[in-house]
Amino acid sequence: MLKLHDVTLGYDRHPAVHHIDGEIAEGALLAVVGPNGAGKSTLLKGLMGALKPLGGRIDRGALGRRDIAYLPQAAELDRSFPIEVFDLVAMGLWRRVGLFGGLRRADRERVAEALSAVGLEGFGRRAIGTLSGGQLQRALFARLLLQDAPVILLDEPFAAIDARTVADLLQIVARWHDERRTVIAVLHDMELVRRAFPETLLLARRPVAWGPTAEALKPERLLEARAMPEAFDDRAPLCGVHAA
Ligand SMILES: Nc1ncnc2c1ncn2[C@@H]1O[C@H](COP(=O)(O)OP(=O)(O)OP(=O)(O)O)[C@@H](O)[C@H]1O
Repeated sequence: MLKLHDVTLGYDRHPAVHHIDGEIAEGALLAVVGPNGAGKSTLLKGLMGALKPLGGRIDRGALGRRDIAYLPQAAELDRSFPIEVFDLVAMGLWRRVGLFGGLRRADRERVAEALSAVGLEGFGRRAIGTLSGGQLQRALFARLLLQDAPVILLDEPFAAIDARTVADLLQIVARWHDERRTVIAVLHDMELVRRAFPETLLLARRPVAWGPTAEALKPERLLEARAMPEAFDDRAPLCGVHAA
């Protein structure tokens, strides 16, 4: 469903991650793991179309931009923005309602149901800036529920979230998987990946392993990934294969 043909992604023409070749099948539940700076977030941005490949090609088949829902890293969100939880979650409906369309009663009910599904009943009128980190993450999952997208990209969805919230949100991920949605999540907790994600892509500026999780996370593979050079060198030469 999502096909990557020798994809290179980066910034200012410098590759951050390259030579990604492979397919993500419809209904896949894929973890993307690797050291800091490995290119995991960059890959998600490429998949959703926010970053154009420097080289290679991403084939999204019949998927349009609106078919791909995206949960950014918590740090990328402006929590000082004066918006209430209800309205944040209702934004998940924009695919159908349109940005300036009014919400009908049925829409309001759907927002309330989504809030209830993530355990946030009664939080609708709270400003997002007053939520705890875990509560905000629940609200963002409620928004994803309403987006109803066939492909869902999650960038570190469980970072700094307590065990109970992780368990609740993982249930939602499992439900999406049962519904044959494609879920791709950047994660750092290897235990959680082994437990809940059948497939893993181990990245270290390039794919080190991609396949069944037990295979991809073998100790020798993890060691290989750890050996990745840490610094992103702005003066590094352009990738040999794709330098134009
Ligand atoms: N907007 C940007 N402009 C320039 N370089 C960037 C930009 N965003 C990321 N990079 C660089 O690209 C490389 C890959 O970054 P990316 O955020 O994809 O890594 P990551 O694997 O998600 O890391 P982490 O686990 O720390 O979140 C890093 O060296 C980073 O400094």
